[in-house]
Amino acid sequence: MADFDGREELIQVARWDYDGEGIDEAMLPGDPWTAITGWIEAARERSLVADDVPEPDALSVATADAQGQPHVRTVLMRYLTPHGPGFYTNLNSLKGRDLAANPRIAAALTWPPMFRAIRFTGSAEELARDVVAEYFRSRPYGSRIGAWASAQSEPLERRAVLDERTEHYAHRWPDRGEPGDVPLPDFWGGYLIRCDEVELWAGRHSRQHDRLVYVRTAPGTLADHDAWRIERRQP
Ligand SMILES: Cc1cc2nc3c(=O)[nH]c(=O)nc-3n(C[C@H](O)[C@H](O)[C@H](O)COP(=O)(O)O)c2cc1C
Repeated sequence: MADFDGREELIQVARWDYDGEGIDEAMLPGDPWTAITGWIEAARERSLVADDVPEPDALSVATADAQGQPHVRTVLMRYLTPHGPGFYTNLNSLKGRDLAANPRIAAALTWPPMFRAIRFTGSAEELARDVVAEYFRSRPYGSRIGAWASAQSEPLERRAVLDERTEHYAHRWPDRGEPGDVPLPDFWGGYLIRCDEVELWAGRHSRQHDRLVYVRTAPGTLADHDAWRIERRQP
């Protein structure tokens, strides 16, 4: 137990009642793919018309190192197929090193104004190099140079060192306005989350939320009806 007087430490917060629509089992598809893509589309659409979901693809990703120390950070979900959600990053980063030692991973998309969240639990697998290369070529020039300049997660003595490294690589590979003007670094790639569980969480009144979890029962993709059973969990 933490050694403090809880009464003094209580944070005074505005309390919202979550009055989302909830989830009706009868309406829930038998495969997680149809369910999650419906919610993700709804969040992306909302981001276009309202200012309360500015980054619908922000994905919180938890990894743990060989000693079990967890690390969590936010990335962008820039890969989504029936094989799973995924993201791109520096393979030598802290998350990359965690995943090399321990491929177990968890991730969540959270849209508080919609009273909705999706949780993914499973194992990470590196995305194929051709998939990574195609995505890398689609990135803006500055981001492609930035991938070279940053030894992500390593200590940085001063900001100026990063600026110098950026300048160095920009000089080496000038912006010719072509997707291939900056080569793909070997240390840059992506991860696919092969899911064992996919949870849809919907906030309801008085904290009586709906939680419907697709639990894997057999090999198959997220779109495979026969690979999943649905379990309701207590809020
Ligand atoms: C909204 C948002 C999106 C981000 N997207 C990415 C991303 O797609 N890939 C990435 O490597 N880092 C991304 N970052 C930075 C990460 O949160 C993190 O700082 C970085 O990946 C290093 O994490 P690590 O040291 O735990 O490996 C993003 C941060 C935010 C707040």
